[in-house]
Amino acid sequence: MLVFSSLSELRGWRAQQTADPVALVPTMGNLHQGHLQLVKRAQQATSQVVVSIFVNPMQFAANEDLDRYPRTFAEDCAALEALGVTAVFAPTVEDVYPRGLANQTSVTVPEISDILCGASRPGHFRGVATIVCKLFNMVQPDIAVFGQKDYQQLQVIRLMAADLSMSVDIIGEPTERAEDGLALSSRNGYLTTEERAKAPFIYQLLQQLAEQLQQGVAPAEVEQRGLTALTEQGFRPDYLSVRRQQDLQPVAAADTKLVILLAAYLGNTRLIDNLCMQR
Ligand SMILES: Nc1ncnc2c1ncn2[C@@H]1O[C@H](COP(=O)(O)OP(=O)(O)OP(=O)(O)O)[C@@H](O)[C@H]1O
Ligand SMILES: CC(C)(CO)[C@@H](O)C(=O)[O-]
Ligand code: BAL
Repeated sequence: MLVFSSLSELRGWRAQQTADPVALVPTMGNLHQGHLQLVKRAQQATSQVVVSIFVNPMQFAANEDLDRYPRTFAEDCAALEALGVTAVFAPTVEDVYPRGLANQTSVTVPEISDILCGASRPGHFRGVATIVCKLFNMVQPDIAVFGQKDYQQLQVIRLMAADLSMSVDIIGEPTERAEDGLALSSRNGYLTTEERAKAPFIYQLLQQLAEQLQQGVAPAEVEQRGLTALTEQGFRPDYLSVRRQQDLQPVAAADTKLVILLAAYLGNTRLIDNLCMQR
């Protein structure tokens, strides 16, 4: 497995890849089975798979967990090597943002970036869109794979790619879950034993709410019930919302493809999850 820690090394390799398509799986490291599932999906599409590992400071607000975000580079490389990944790209912050962040040119995907997670994490999706755009420019992938666990992020990236006429095929992979239903996430590692035991309630709730939507309960009522249930179970909900899958706008009567999205704190840890359903 090749390991590139600078852009020039990556570019030298990329220039030689003219035969097979190149797939990119962007990550922030601390890899779990969810990430590895994305890698396997990429490997189904092509033999040339690059995994990027970069904890992107531009998508973290000042009060967030940039400094304590788990960094496990050696273990990540071992897991990727075992899967037969072609290359890891792990640039430094200086390589990615040589002029610093204050005057960085950025990519904003309007409207969708300001709702749901974007409302409570101002600037987050500008940071995500900018780094993903930069990674696309650096790696020049034909295919890029992202997880549906970060559903809003996936839609932001799809819109960015379409709006800016990027020639990258964006693939969304279903959420990988622990046996008890909790969506795998690097931030699950922040949970205490007690919190970890409570966390699977999120997915149970999403399933119950999807059933209620199917039975004809109105989205606003479902949202209210969900928020109440989360609070009763000791979570601090940030939002719980029923939206249309395509653009995450509020549900109109004719919409059939819906997604229930939520973010909630358990202690100090902010967890997100979602469930797509058809009514
Ligand atoms: N459980 C999962 N199933 C499928 N894809 C996932 C899962 N968790 C993360 N991903 C995807 O992996 C990619 C990299 O995500 P990231 O490195 O932020 O991992 P994470 O576990 O989501 O971390 P965090 O706790 O910061 O949200 C993203 O496309 C994300 O959607
Ligand atoms: C897509 C991403 C790697 C961009 O930093 C990040 O937001 C993530 O890990 O989901
Ligand atoms: N998995 C999304 C990246 C973030 O929360 O910053």
